[in-house]
Amino acid sequence: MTAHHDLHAFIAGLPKAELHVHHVGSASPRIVSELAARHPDSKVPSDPEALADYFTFTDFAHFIDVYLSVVDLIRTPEDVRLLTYEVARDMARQQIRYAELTITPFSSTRRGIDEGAFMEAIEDARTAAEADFGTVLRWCFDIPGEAGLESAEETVRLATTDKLRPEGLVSFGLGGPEIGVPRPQFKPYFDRAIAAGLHSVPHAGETTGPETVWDALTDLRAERIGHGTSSARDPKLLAHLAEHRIPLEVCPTSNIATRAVRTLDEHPMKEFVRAGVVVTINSDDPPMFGTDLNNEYAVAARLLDLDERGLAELAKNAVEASFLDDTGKAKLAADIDTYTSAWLAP
Ligand SMILES: Nc1ncnc2c1ncn2[C@@H]1O[C@H](CCC(=O)c2cccc(C(=O)O)c2)[C@@H](O)[C@H]1O
Ligand SMILES: [Zn+2]
Repeated sequence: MTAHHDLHAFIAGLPKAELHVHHVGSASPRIVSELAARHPDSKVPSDPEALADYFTFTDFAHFIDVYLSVVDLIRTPEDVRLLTYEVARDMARQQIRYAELTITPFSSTRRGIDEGAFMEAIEDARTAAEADFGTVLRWCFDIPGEAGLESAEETVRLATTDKLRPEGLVSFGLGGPEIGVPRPQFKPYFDRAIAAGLHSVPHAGETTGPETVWDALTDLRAERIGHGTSSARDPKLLAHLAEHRIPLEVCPTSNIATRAVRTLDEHPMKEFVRAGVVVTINSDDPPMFGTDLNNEYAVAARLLDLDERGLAELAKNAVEASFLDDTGKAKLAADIDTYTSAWLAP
């Protein structure tokens, strides 16, 4: 057996936390087929081979188009429940013990799903998934920025209205295209979400420059940055992220698939680590990008030249950067250490 093969096996069994992964973007071919069979008028192919083709993107805008066609497959609270529960099953198979799943409730409520039934569906799936698979789910509700301030108002309302706000909700985000969608306009909505006790985790610097990351820090009071890829072009920003221990949610394969970065070898994660920035590894929209979290850790191992201990440290970065409580963090970090020591024992 080669050392390379060993590292893959190590990753597969390593207990992990995932901080940046989208709800709809996690629908595997298996789940998409099931939803497409329920709604045969959809333009999304249900055959897994045709799906691989369908999930090949010319640029970020094309990716968003395809993404929204999968959003169109989710039409009833039962679709929402199925998607969420089955995503947790796929996570558990990869030893993902904890995940903060980014959900865009606006996309579902504007398509006519009842808001209360939507919340009930995700919460029902969350508790069932924890009981059946042992994977703990938490939610990040994100504003689809390109859909305008109406979507921001709706998202913050759903996130902060007592009767609606789901128990698993921990954070508030902002996604979609960044070009032509300046971050500062979302400040009042983030202020309200933060005042209601939610953590701020916007996407920034995925498809625009480092100034967007500064905006996310200054105006949206970001505690972690989704992607933050272009931070590499601004040494002052890297120093700021390192000093204030603002983690980056790095999603390497996503950046290639959406053509935000040209090749994996040009991915700046090494610069982030060198600058002392806390790096976490994530999968973003795994089946759409032909990846999963285990593969993202394998990519990171190659680009950062990590062995088992290095990978365990990376996994613990995600635990530390998560919104788990201290007891949950300590338990998951200890599980990572126990697993790693047992693996490396002679
Ligand atoms: N890599 C990514 N980088 C950024 N975002 C990503 C990524 N992957 C997935 N997303 C998700 O895509 C959504 C975008 C949805 C959107 O733009 C839109 C625009 C107009 C109308 C509607 C609608 O629903 O009617 C939706 C984001 O909110 C985010 O959750
Ligand atoms: Zn994302």
